[in-house]
Amino acid sequence: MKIYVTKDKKEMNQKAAEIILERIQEKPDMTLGLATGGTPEGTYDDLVNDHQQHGTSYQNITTFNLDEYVGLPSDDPNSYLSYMREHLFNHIDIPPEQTNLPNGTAEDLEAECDEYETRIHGHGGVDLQLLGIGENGHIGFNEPGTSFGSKTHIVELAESTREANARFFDSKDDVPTHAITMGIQTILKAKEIVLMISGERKQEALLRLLHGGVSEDFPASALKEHPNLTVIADEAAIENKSVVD
Ligand SMILES: O=P(O)(O)OC[C@H]1O[C@](O)(CO)[C@@H](O)[C@@H]1O
Repeated sequence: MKIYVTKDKKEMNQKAAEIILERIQEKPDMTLGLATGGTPEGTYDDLVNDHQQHGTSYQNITTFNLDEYVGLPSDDPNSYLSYMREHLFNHIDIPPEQTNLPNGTAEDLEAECDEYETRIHGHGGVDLQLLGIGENGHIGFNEPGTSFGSKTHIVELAESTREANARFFDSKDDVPTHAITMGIQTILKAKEIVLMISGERKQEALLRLLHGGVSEDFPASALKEHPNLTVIADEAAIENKSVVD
């Protein structure tokens, strides 16, 4: 596990963007696993600025997103597809058919999960998976108690997760109760993982990730066994210096 500590969220996002751009240089047809939420927004801004200023091409890049809410029309402003269009896809030259998210309005959600999982691995898997982390240690929408062997599946969102995400909705009642998410095994199959952790609210999660055991009640602990994990944490996420020593 490599750990970078940055002075603030901006620097954390820049570091993650730097790593992604290095990988795109090395492999212009790479497959990127993408996350949503507040944490990666700055990284997507940096990738867009780099594309506009330096012309990094996404023509041969493929993306797979971690998760999508169930029941939100894809054009709903709070769908993760809308988030990705707003923060990244509409501002770079990636062909839309090379971007992939689970379809949260599929007739048969179970079949959708199986198809998404097959599509990821049929494509050759994810080269670099970008991740955030929930306060309760969830990764994607894999809540505490999710099996480390889980594949893409439907989850019922924990109340704490719905509360944390309510800030993006008009009211908490508008937050969907279920989502489709890559499973923990799906995530662990990525060749490389970059996990960003920012802010005081994530101090407990960072502490537990670095110093806690590996247990299914803390989904992010599954990452400790990954051979190529980079954690980028800003100082606000670090309770005190000893956390990262
Ligand atoms: O980056 P945020 O907004 O703190 O969200 C943390 C995590 O929670 C989720 O948004 C799921 O609720 C994940 O996609 C994200 O990595």
